[in-house]
Amino acid sequence: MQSSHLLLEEPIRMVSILEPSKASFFPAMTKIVGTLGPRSRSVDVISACLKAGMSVARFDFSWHDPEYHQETLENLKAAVKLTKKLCAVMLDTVGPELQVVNKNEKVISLEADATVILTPDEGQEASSNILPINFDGLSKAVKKGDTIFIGQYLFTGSETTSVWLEVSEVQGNDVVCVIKNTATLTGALFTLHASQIRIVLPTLSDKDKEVISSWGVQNKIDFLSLSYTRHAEDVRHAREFLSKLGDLSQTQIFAKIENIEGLNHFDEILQEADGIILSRGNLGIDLPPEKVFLFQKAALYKCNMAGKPAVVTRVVDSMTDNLRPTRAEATDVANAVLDGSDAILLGAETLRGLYPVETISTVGRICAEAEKVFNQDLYFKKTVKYVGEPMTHLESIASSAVRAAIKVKASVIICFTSSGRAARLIAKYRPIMPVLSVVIPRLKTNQLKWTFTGAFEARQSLIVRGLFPMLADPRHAAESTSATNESVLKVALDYGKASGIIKSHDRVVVCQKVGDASVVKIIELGD
Ligand SMILES: Nc1ncnc2c1ncn2[C@@H]1O[C@H](COP(=O)(O)OP(=O)(O)O)[C@@H](O)[C@H]1O
Ligand SMILES: C=C(OP(=O)(O)O)C(=O)O
Ligand SMILES: [K+]
Ligand SMILES: [Mg+2]
Repeated sequence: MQSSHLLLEEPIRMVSILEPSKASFFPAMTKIVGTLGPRSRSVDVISACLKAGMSVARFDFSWHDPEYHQETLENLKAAVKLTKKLCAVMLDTVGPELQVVNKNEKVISLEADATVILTPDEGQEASSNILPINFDGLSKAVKKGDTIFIGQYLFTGSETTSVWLEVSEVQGNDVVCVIKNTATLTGALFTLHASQIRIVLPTLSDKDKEVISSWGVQNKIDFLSLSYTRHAEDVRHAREFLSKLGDLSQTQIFAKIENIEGLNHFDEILQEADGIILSRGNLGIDLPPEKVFLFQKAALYKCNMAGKPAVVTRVVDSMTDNLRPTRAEATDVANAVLDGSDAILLGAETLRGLYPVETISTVGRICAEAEKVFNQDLYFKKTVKYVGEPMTHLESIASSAVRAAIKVKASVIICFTSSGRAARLIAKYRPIMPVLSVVIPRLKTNQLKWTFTGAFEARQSLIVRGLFPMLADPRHAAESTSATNESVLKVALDYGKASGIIKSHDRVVVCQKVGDASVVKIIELGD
């Protein structure tokens, strides 16, 4: 794809760093999840977000009501039609999130060394002296000396917009705290974080269940972002819940790791989940700062080796109010890509930030640059070694397809799939060229009616690094002959050509089944 491949492990000529990068059709192989909200809900803005590279829209139910999100989603659908860019839908649960409720949105000034009471009595009005919270178990969970952190959704930890409290006394259901820093809280909702305590609340709250079975079912959500996943059991429970909701049995579950309890059970959670969200906002508060990078690297490695998509959050907070990220943030985005993340999740930046579209394109450009210096060769060897022998047939085919594509400098890999499994396995080996995953619909029945599969599988690849889905015409159903396969391949090639990723005389690697055999074909195109 790129002519001069730079590797960080080799000396780089400094001037080459400044060479402009070639424009490519795909903004980046790394995917961008955008949280939609007040600043990103018109058809115009969403269309611009899609064009800038957002491929998954996150609807965070910690904010607003289902009607509000439905309006936004209708606009997203219109934008998808308009731009012809696919976009998957992610429902993010509230989960066991502790919140300070400030119904009247009064500005709350908190002075260092003064005291403030946290009370479960939600009837009270929030003020400098008393903060009502949505949880009546706090007084039982904390003890004198514990620290509590309160900030607006997507707080930065900035000294003036978030506040540290120290528990000085428990009085019945109330918790009396000493304020550690002077701060001014503005807005309707603040997250409350008590370090390293166990919150006895279910991971899927009743409100979450209600929203999933109504809004989720109505909109056939592609992903459930399971906030505060703490145990593998949380994922199993959510899966069981989804399995009874018709189409949602196909919804993928992304476990959000946002506290130490989730970190401790990471391995088991990864086994159960379809993907992981490294929720660095909350986890970053629970962890000592010097440990955050290590969690990120260790977790991404495990996700990569398991072949499950990993999403990194909270990369460019400062872009909520600024057109340019800080140098630390810009470097952080690139490092997330080098560490192996599949996608970057934007929260406040797109939800209530001033520059949602610019944020997406800036992050996309940084990702694309980092991908160019990603040491694919080293990564490939590491992955093959980790998988060991004997490999499953499909994994062997997938890794061979990636190797062949690199050896012959193919411009794209085309992978036929129905379940999405083969395409995901190819992506696991992190090819440097895009993978066109041609999803062939399968006819299925639930006793009542016959329908085609494929739509979920196609959209779910929109969160996997390097995968670009194309849903084949249902007339090319999976139980097809090699003749129809040839015609689907032609459609895929035409699509690649029309979109500019395939040119005349390019080589293309194709992964498909011929008869009973899975094969890797290398084809060279004519004019
Ligand atoms: N409809 C199809 N036509 C041709 N080859 C296919 C088709 N579906 C899957 N394959 C190929 O079959 C192999 C198994 O892939 P996998 O994704 O596990 O298939 P499925 O989705 O049918 O379970 C891969 O080599 C894949 O490229
Ligand atoms: C994305 C995060 O969580 P939230 O759902 O609160 O935005 C986070 O904690 O990084
Ligand atoms: K949430
Ligand atoms: Mg969070």
